[in-house]
Amino acid sequence: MRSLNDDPFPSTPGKVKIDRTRTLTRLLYRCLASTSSLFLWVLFLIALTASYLSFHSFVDSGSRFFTASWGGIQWEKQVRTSSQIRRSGGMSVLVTGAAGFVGTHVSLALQKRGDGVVGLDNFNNYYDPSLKNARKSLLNRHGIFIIHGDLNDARLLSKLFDVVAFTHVMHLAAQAGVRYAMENPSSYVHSNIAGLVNLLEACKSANPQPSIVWASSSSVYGLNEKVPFSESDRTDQPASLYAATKKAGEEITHTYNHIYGLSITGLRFFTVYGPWGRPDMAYFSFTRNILQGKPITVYRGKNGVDLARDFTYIDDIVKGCLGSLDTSGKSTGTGGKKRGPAPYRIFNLGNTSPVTVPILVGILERSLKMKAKKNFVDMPGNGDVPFTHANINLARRELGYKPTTDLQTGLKKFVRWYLSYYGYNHGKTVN
Ligand SMILES: O=C(O)[C@H]1O[C@H](OP(=O)(O)OP(=O)(O)OC[C@H]2O[C@@H](n3ccc(=O)[nH]c3=O)[C@H](O)[C@@H]2O)[C@H](O)[C@@H](O)[C@H]1O
Repeated sequence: MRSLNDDPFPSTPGKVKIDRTRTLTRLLYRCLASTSSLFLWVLFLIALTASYLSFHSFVDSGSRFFTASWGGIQWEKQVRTSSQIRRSGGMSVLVTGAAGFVGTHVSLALQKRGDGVVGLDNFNNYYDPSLKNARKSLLNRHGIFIIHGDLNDARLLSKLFDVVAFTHVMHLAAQAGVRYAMENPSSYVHSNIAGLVNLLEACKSANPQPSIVWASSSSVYGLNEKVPFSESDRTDQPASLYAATKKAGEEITHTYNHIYGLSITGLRFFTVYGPWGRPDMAYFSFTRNILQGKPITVYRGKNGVDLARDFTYIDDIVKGCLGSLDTSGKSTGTGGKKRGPAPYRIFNLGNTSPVTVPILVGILERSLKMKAKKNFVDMPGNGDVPFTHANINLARRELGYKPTTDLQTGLKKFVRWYLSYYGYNHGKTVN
């Protein structure tokens, strides 16, 4: 018996007599059979495509849950709780760079006086992330929630402003360090330019718009030689890419103030130091090396002149930051549109008494009761400036800023913290 699949046609046409009716029926039958199998195939393919697309969209929409630690009901609850204001007339502040040196201290001070604080930090590995994690644990212990995320994540920022009507943003997240800019220039563009613009975009669209206080830098004075440095001095001669990105930040924030009515305060920090500080900075790395018996490199300027910095203690900087938040005035825009002029301010936050690097080393030697092995070398042309010196009259007048900690007192506090955190034998090889 021939099966339905048997070919009714001979390979050589004309050799058999064709039963036309039967053949036509068979043809029709076969046609129907192949159409239905084709139909089944099409159905199968549609189902396959649909399931692929829905899986893809699930992975895509859920990707932030796989790759980032934000989102979800529990997360929103933590953000809201952390942002709650606990004093009358208080503020709810988004602190970027909250696991950084200045960010940690400012967050704690805000929380202590009853303001709501939510932290954001990308925990990058510019320096030992374990120090950032330790700072985070400290903040968590004080009830401050820290989000692990990047300034460049527009969806995260927009979500944050949906969840909380922040009154203020304290923007401290940045790629810091003057000399590292030659090694990794794009990280400065990523954080200090692109990240800043992304944050400002989120702030401009937020309703209500927050007031913004952010960290500029003394480095914007660059090759300026007029001392002490005043806010009105020229800042168009940066000596490093770091300085150039901070200067660009001042121009960019001005634009957002002008177009969208965002209240902006830029703070030019002068070489901030203290407990929980940054391991890449000289006072920190010198301490580590002295304790480990390793040599330190001390740069010298032209003709062997000592370099000097207006080193500023962290507690004084924190007071300047809080004073800036308290006096920032409101942003005026809504729905991304300016409704009137908003404050645009820039302040020096320094100590007004520069100290040379060899004197800094001497103070550390006395605090640690150990001698440093010093190598003096000419300052390499890598972005350093010979000295900094702040005129703080404006901050004193407008913010009530008044630094009270001299370098000797501040370094003693730093050394005490360093020894309690790392111990005396930190990094020493035990024989
Ligand atoms: O105010 C700022 O806006 C900047 O301050 C800080 O920069 P700086 O003032 O350059 O601090 P820091 O590196 O501690 O060097 C201090 C001194 O030690 C000298 N120095 C440094 C390293 C070394 O190995 N040897 C040395 O002599 C060095 O030549 C200098 O004279 C921040 O890092 C920066 O992020 C930014 O915030």
